[in-house]
Amino acid sequence: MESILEIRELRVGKDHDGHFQAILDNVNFEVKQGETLAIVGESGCGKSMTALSIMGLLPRAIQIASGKVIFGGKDLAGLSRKEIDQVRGKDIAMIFQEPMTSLNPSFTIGNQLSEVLKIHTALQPNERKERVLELLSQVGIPDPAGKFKSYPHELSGGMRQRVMIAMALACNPKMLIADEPTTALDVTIQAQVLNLLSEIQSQYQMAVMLITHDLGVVAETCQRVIVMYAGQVIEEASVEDLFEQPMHPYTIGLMQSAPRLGVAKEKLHVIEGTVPDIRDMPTGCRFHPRCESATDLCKEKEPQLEERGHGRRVRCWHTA
Ligand SMILES: Nc1ncnc2c1ncn2[C@@H]1O[C@H](COP(=O)(O)OP(=O)(O)OP(=O)(O)O)[C@@H](O)[C@H]1O
Repeated sequence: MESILEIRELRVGKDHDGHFQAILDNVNFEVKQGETLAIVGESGCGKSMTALSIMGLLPRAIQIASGKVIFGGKDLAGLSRKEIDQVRGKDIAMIFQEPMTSLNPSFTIGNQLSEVLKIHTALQPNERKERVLELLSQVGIPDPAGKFKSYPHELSGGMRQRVMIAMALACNPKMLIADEPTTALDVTIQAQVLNLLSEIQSQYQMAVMLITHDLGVVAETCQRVIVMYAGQVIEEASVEDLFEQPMHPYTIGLMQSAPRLGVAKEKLHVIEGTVPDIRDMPTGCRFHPRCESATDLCKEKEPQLEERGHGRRVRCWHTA
């Protein structure tokens, strides 16, 4: 399958007293056309920063120091803010964990959706209204005409996330980035929103990059997985391979700390310690202070992300 997005040697970070502190360190991966790719890892591993780098939405103090973000043959990392504005929202759209941070509380739902269409399409006002109603019904919002006139706070969290998905779909993007889109929702609503994303993904033949810490969500909705740790990709595999045989000790730890369906009240494994701070990265393998299999080599020398066949890559000295 052809790739739609290629991230090459991406280094992102900030300046601290004249020293560069890397938040993302040589991140490499691709998203293939029409697939759902999961990015997983504990909080602080760099998942959101990866997404924000692609979208050109990094916080002010944080910059892309080197590397490429190639989308549709263009390097987005080299575009001006104005140029990236044309890609963002049109060719690549993003939805966030908390829809209220992206929706403006003072404008109606209809108004905000129409505005996206006004910016990115040549539709006339009456055509825009029709398209907004069509989008609202497509994402399963009952009574689209009524909701058109509603303000964000008048909707439930699940409905607001549906509005965000409608907004993301407004311009038929080629790729959707969803950053923990269901974390803030009740479990039953989570499942509905995930089902909606899957339906839309196959209907629109879009690529989806799903950022999540929930391995259950990965197993149900994704085809491939990128595991991140401390700003690096440490494992990449198909969902089947990863669940059948996780290779990196960190991935194994993540699997063991995920609750399993039907196994009541089992004692969950905990990966001791925490993700290192960017100001204090361990030498050698970044995971070694938390790894039960670490040896002197792991403390001294940094492993590279190496091909292991069958589209799999692992960054570990001790997995063959
Ligand atoms: N605005 C910011 N300014 C400086 N550093 C930041 C900022 N936001 C995040 N970071 C740092 O960047 C690193 C990666 O954070 P990021 O938000 O990408 O992690 P994440 O894996 O998405 O975590 P989460 O699941 O909590 O969103 C962390 O070390 C964090 O401290």
